[in-house]
Amino acid sequence: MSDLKITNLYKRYGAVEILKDVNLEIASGEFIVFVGPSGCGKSTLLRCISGLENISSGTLAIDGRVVNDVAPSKRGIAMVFQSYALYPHMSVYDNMAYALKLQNIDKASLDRKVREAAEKLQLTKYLDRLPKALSGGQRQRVAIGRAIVRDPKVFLFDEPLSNLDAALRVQMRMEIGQLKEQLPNTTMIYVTHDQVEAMTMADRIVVLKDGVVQQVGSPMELYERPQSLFVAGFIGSPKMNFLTGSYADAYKAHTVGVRSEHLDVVPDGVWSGKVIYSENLGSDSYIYVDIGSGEPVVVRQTGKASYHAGDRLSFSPRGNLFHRFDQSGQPMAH
Ligand SMILES: Nc1ncnc2c1ncn2[C@@H]1O[C@H](COP(=O)(O)OP(=O)(O)OP(=O)(O)O)[C@@H](O)[C@H]1O
Repeated sequence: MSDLKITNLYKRYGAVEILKDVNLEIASGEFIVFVGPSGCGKSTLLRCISGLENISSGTLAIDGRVVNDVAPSKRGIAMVFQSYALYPHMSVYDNMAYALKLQNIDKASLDRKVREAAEKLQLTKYLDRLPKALSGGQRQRVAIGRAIVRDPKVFLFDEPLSNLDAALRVQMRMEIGQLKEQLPNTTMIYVTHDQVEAMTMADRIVVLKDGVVQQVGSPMELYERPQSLFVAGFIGSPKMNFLTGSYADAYKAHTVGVRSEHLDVVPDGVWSGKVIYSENLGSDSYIYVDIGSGEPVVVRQTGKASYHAGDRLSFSPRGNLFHRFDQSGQPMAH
């Protein structure tokens, strides 16, 4: 059981500020996801937590103890990287046992720990293989196994799935979800730029932009109550539609945001335009409508698209399922 407290954390490289006044409390056993666009500082924040990077100012406390000057290996943290970083000449078993061997742990306990972890990760039948004889997903599981055997208090993942193909990503997402259930006391921090991973795995999401925390909340809080235009546009796929100028007049807002799934095609809708493109995804479809406001508005339809390029369409937000933002991108009350 381990909680983390980050207070007024700054990270600078020379004169460049990468992380700016980060404040965050992470409870024991929580699964936290850091998301944000490329270069926003997610990995840097994770590396500061791990100790691989030093903190320029501010503090990081684990279980109430400030660990700024504690070596990475003494923080009770294990990290899993995007590149699996396995030892190529060692078997799966030896890869997983390596850190324990360095700890002079007795042979029977070492064997038990490795086998337990292998069982959890469905790797038992591969224990004698070399990494090169494994699939990408299996290698990633070994990398996770290597971290599990050390009984870390905090588990850090840096984009662990980004080298895997789409199907495997979905499977590994589920497996990491199961791992979280199996290790309810282990605090997990996971970095991704994939907001689907963030939405599906996190207890709470931390959204970063330019080294500044934008919002922290449960996936549904961020989805339903984004505190800025940036978070509204970042969370959710496809991206939230934003309408400004005369298109937002009916709502007395600078910008109106509506998700594609909250737009209903109706005879006399608030907005109307010409369909420029429709995409069939099987379970639903996305209709791209040019209403003359710049970017096309995306309307989701359940099932197969029944509107096609050239059709005229008018639509409105469903009930109060829209967001109003003022000129500075801050949300306005309904
Ligand atoms: N050693 C370094 N020296 C100088 N700048 C660095 C260093 N490491 C990272 N940066 C810069 O810090 C910023 C944040 O990098 P970081 O890797 O944390 O971003 P990220 O959010 O994880 O991005 P991505 O999703 O692309 O991995 C980037 O602008 C990067 O160029």
